[in-house]
Amino acid sequence: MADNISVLISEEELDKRIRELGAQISREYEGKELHMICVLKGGVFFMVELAKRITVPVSLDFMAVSSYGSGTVSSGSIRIKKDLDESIEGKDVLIVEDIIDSGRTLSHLLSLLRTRHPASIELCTMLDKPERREVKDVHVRYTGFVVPDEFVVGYGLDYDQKYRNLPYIGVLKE
Ligand SMILES: O=P(O)(O)OC[C@H]1O[C@H](OP(=O)(O)OP(=O)(O)O)[C@H](O)[C@@H]1O
Ligand SMILES: Nc1nc2[nH]cnc2c(=O)[nH]1
Repeated sequence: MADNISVLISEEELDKRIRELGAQISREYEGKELHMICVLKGGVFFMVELAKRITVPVSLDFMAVSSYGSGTVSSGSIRIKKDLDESIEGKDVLIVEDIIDSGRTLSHLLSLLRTRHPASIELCTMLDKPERREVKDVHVRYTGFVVPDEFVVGYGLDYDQKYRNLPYIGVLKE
């Protein structure tokens, strides 16, 4: 384990919760196909593990949106760095994120993707930091864990591009 990091959510807890979410999503989308959209880069680790636990047919696409740069506080501005490869028209879409903080990223993404006429669109986030929410119109259907207002790293989440590969969620020690 990295010396400067304290564990907030262990690998075992993450694994258990992702299995539960996978089972729930599989039940709720029974008889349908699910089009999962991962928000890069942080969402990749969670999306891969979650997709493995879903039993309905799944297709995947990726989108890159920038909001933070190298700092730890939202700049409030969002830019699409990579758009989807495929149309989402008529598809049951699940947006998969690593974390919702201010909610600006997802609010912006949702309004954009709704204009493309998916059959349905829902959100799944590994972590939710509700204390920091600035945007009220983001309804999250599936949440892994609610976390306190601390800057977390690991399992896809970075600090200046580092720590994404930690298999647990941790908090940087001062
Ligand atoms: O709710 P918000 O305040 O908008 O914050 C959430 C967003 O911030 C992080 O992305 P980041 O911009 O750090 O990109 P990354 O996944 O490539 O690290 C995270 O992956 C979300 O996309
Ligand atoms: N790594 C990381 N990225 C974030 N983006 C929004 N909140 C966070 C956080 O707590 N950690």
